[in-house]
Amino acid sequence: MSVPGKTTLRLLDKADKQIRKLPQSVKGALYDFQYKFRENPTATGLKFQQLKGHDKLHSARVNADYRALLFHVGDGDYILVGVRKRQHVYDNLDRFRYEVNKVTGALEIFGIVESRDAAEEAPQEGLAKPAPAVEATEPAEPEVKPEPVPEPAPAAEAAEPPSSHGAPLFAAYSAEQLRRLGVAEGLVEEALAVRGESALLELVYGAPAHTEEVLLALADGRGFDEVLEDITAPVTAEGPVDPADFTAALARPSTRVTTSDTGLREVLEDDFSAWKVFLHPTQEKLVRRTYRGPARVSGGPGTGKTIVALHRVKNLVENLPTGRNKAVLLTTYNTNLAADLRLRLRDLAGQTVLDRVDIVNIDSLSRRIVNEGGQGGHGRRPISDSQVTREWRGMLTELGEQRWTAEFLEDEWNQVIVGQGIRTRSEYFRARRAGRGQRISRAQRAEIWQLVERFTMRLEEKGVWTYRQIAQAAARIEGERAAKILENRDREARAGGQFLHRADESSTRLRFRYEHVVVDEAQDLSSADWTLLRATVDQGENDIFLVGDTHQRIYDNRVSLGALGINIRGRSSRLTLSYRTTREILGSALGLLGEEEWDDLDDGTDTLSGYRSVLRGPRPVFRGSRTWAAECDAIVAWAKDLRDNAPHDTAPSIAVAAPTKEEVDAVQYALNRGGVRAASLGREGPPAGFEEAVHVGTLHRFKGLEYQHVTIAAMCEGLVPRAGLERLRASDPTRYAQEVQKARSLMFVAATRARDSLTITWHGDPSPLLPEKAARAEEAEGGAAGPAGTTGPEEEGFEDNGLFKPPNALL
Ligand SMILES: Nc1ncnc2c1ncn2[C@@H]1O[C@H](COP(=O)(O)OP(=O)(O)OP(=O)(O)O)[C@@H](O)[C@H]1O
Repeated sequence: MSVPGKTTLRLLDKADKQIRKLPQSVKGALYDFQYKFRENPTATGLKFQQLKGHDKLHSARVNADYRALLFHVGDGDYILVGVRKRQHVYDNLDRFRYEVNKVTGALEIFGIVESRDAAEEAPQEGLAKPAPAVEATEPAEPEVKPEPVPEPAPAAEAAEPPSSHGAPLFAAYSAEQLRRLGVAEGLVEEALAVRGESALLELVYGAPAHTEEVLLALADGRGFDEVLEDITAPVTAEGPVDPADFTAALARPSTRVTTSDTGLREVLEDDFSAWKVFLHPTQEKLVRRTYRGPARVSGGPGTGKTIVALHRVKNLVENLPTGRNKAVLLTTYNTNLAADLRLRLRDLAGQTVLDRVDIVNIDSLSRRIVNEGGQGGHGRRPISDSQVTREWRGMLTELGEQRWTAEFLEDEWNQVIVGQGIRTRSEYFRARRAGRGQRISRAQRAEIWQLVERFTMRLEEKGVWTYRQIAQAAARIEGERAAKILENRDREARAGGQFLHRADESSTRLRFRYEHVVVDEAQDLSSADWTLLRATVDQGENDIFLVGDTHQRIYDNRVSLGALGINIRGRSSRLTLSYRTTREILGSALGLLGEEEWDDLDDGTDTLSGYRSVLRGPRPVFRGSRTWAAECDAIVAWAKDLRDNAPHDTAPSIAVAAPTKEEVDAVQYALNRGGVRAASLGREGPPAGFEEAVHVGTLHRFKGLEYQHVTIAAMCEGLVPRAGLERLRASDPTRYAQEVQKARSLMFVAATRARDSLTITWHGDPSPLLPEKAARAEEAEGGAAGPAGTTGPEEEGFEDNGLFKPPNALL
């Protein structure tokens, strides 16, 4: 790990929050300090010294008032574990511990981060005491360990919160069980004695991250076996653990320190850089692993799938042979998400890495390939999905065709015919229709084929084509190219010599377009898209890496990757720790998914089991109003309140999601009229200049975004799901079920955009997709869901009181 003669300085993850809160001037001094320290830790100005009574702990001078606390791992390796005021360097060091965790093998340093309350009181910028003008006036370094500050006397009985009474929280567990789960040895006894929520939160605040995850999961009611499997097993050390070998421990991904020596600098430069420098061990493994073929990472919202994809791209590029071509494709569904990926990758890896990556959304890639191949549809213009539906309806009306609905035919065409690249009637007769519900006979297939042919001719005559047709054309072009490459390779193997590669007309050597393909939001790509991607990269090591979550599928693309030549069997992993939402929001959002079953992109099922968060916040609010006008008023009041009460004049990020454009326009109008600056979210995000306004958009628009506060409005019966779907219930139950599932996914996506607070509102009767308990409890609170004319405060809501938390939650 350490290079002889070189000093490395990493940052302990738990010290990160404290450092971000330091006054700007101290951060500046720390910035200079880390350079100087790496250069020469013993330079006199740094006053580097071992703390009395602590073999591994040292202090060094950051500026006149502040000292860095440094843990010496061994050789030239150091970890910055805290920054303290000079006179407080020794405070509470009796709680300081370090150990190599016997289960995870991680080097864990804890008890050094000040308590939550102390951290909250950290000096704010501008309040810091000015540094003394003359260095020489600085008092001497603390030479001797001061007397330990006596523990504060326990608060009087009456002042204790009621939750701290009763049995210890983890009374049901033995010390041995906590150890097996990987709770830090030095905290096992303390954990077993802990009573009440605030004491637990205090304990986990400064605890190693793994101990925090385990204890909060147990407190959430997850069983021992579940925690062992979901939280501990993925980070368990692969080989034997030597508790005395700190250097080996530092090299393990389970040790939560900045992944690179420059991570500390990034934290100081950018307050939002945690995702760049602290990967969770399970994320880290996925970034570095070598796969023998296509691999898939799933996981609930906010678990860092995109972050893993970005780090993986960086890692793949860093392992490429030198060159100038764009050897890695990073693709996703939307244009705005592709633009966001570009910004983040540049931020993470810099321009040199970016230069080797083609970042483009999947539709643009198809169009590019089709244009390159000279098959640009002969000037045909792409049309949107809603235009396609209108075209189907128009054609069926003109034909007086009533045997099939426009929706069914459009879906059959998209999913089965275009999706599988079917080009002839006989191919269609043999086509696989898994998951399509309604069975159809051979005679019916013949009817459908005829209608589809008519429809494609109609589009051609109008000079338009759909994005799926473009994807299909691109997949064909790329497929032919791949076949040629393989054929050449085969001939070369038989005949020997490389010249055969040059057998095509252009005499340029034919290659696969990319070395590696990385896909974000994989759940929304169509079969044609996957066929195209398969053909852009050779089969082999690290060829395709995809991340996605089928619970968030909001377009109608259902695929079976195996059938499309992308075999992910045995190479699937799941992320389960949310970095975005609080556990309260997460619990309610899961309640929105109902009891549905979700696929895994490959004929199997996926679950969100183990999905969790260690972040906490207010419980989501569910609120009914009697009228739409009253609901809009309540939304305006909510937004004003958040804006007026934002700390330190910051503009909180606020968003309102609603089912259709009509409600979006109404909410935006109400906000603007109420004096709240609001803008609607377009395909490319908010309009320029409105980044800090309240963003209002249809549920679809929220994919991939993130806000502090979110309201999901108009969650009413008849709107969610659309009343028009009712007729499918009897005529096409499979499709009906798929549409309901999509409506749930849309709500789920919107709910999980919220970082800090979530509100769900409706007027009249609530959507039947809202958990029944929410609506019932709201009625009991005197809200508006009762019979018309009921008196009661319209804007009043209720807090879900943990309705959707696991039934055995201890807190
Ligand atoms: N290791 C990490 N350390 C700190 N923050 C992280 C980490 N991983 C992810 N995050 C943060 O969590 C948030 C969600 O990450 P990301 O967008 O990658 O999740 P996702 O799984 O792709 O979410 P979604 O499925 O909702 O699109 C982001 O703000 C990201 O910066």
